[in-house]
Amino acid sequence: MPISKQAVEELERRRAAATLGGGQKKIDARHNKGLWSARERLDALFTAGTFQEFGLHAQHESRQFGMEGKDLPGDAVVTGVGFIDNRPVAAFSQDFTVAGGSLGSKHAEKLSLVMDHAELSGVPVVGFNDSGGARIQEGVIALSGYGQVFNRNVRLSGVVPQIAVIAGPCAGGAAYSPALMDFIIMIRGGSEMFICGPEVIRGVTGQATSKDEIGSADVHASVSGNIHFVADSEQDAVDIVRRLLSYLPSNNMSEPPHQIAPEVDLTPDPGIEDILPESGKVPFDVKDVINRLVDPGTFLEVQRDFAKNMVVGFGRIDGIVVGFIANQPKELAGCLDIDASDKGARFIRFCNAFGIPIVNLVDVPGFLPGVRQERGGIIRHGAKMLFAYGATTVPKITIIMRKAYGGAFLAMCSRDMGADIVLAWPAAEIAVMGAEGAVNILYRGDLEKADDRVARSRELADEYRAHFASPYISAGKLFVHDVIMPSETRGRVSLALRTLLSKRETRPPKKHGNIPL
Ligand SMILES: CC(C)(COP(=O)(O)OP(=O)(O)OC[C@H]1O[C@@H](n2cnc3c(N)ncnc32)[C@H](O)[C@@H]1OP(=O)(O)O)[C@@H](O)C(=O)NCCC(=O)NCCSC(=O)CC(=O)O
Repeated sequence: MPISKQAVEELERRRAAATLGGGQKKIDARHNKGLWSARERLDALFTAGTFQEFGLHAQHESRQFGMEGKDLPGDAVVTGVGFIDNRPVAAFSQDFTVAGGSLGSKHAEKLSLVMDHAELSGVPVVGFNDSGGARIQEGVIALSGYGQVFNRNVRLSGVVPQIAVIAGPCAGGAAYSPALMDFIIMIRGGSEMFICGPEVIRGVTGQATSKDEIGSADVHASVSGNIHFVADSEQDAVDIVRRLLSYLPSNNMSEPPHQIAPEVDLTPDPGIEDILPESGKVPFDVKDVINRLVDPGTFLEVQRDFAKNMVVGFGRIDGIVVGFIANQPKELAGCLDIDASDKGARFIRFCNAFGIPIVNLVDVPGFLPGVRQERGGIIRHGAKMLFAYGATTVPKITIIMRKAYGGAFLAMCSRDMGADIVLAWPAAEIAVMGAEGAVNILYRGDLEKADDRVARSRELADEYRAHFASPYISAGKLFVHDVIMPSETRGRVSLALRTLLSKRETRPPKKHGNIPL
């Protein structure tokens, strides 16, 4: 039976009305502020025509506080599944033009529905957050909605990648859904995220502050470490999501999207040696090293502005997706501190959850000394790095570039902590501590008696380096698989990755370990 003209018109009318959300006027007002609508965000994210919407006609059931008869199209959120680069991805986009994107019971149900779909079909979730929080008129029902969403965020963690974009207000309890996801991208200028706003802070503590001071993209990127990327615009945020997804498998049972080059390119790259200063004490930028190891332009740094002494990010080597964990000699001499340990450990665990091999670049003089570090719990935080590596079963390749001292070296994945292959450069110093520190302890008496203390100290330090810190000592004891020229590194890592992609490692069954938090 043909569909009646009336039925067709009704469908078209309902679709058109629901698709406009809070109406053209409100959308225009957003455009005037440089903000996109919820649907424009999804249009930019997905390949045109591939987005299947779930719940376009959803309506709230609230009957109190004047809500009876109020039309809230889609209950303030657009949800569904579409394709990005030929891969399915589930998404939601909160619609600020409808009741400020606030979360009511149907809104939460829509989020739950799309997340359940993502879990069952093993596809990543991307969520645009732009909301005034729990819908005040729905009270505890809205609160329960958050509970349903948080619970699913946790359930999906380690099963499918979850990416949050903060594209507007995201305050109070609402901030905890993104916080439970894997990566957070915040749009500079157009977004804010905090638990208690300035008014509440002033009321409770008397402290005067501003939204910018506690909740801007830049503060979260560089001070709190809550987020992973800052986007300069709506388009930039979408581009970051798409780029990030290009390194990630759809779920924990799929391989990462490697595009393995058929031939290993073993051509040496002498340019990498030019990066290294002659003196081991002069800093260099480890990102210059990473950029020479990866296929050109493929390094995507994560948390660039937080704990800069640790560099983490994704890249491709001969098309193979890898995660880099690198000490940064030009920040705090590459020491591990509380923030760097938190940042590194979380990234290691993400890579492990999704089968992404890890390349560690080591130049670490130790844990950062200091009262703030000790009282702040560097023991607990540094232990996260050890725990993360020790529990990780993906392929791990460690390159010792220069210093690899003491416990900090173990926390950067020594052979004993689970590295499958350890390669050292000729200038590597692998030791229980630095040479100068060691001779001060071992030869205190000798140095006190010396006519030229500085010269004697240097002589003893050179001797210590040659006898205890040389990479050949560690290579002789099999702590290092091979000593290689820096120029050979890319080819050797590519070879190592190819031999390790089939790695399978099982552990004794347990509910889960107890990582120090
Ligand atoms: C998000 C805002 C900063 C945005 O300010 P703007 O000036 O841009 O916009 P606005 O105030 O005109 O809001 C746009 C429309 O959204 C509605 N609106 C906003 N937030 C709402 C909410 N939480 N529940 C119901 N409606 C809400 C407004 O009434 C308005 O409706 P109309 O268009 O009809 O006039 C502000 O709206 C705000 O402070 N909202 C309340 C935030 C909040 O306290 N949330 C906590 C809820 S409790 C919670 O979430 C639990 C927890 O924190 O743990």
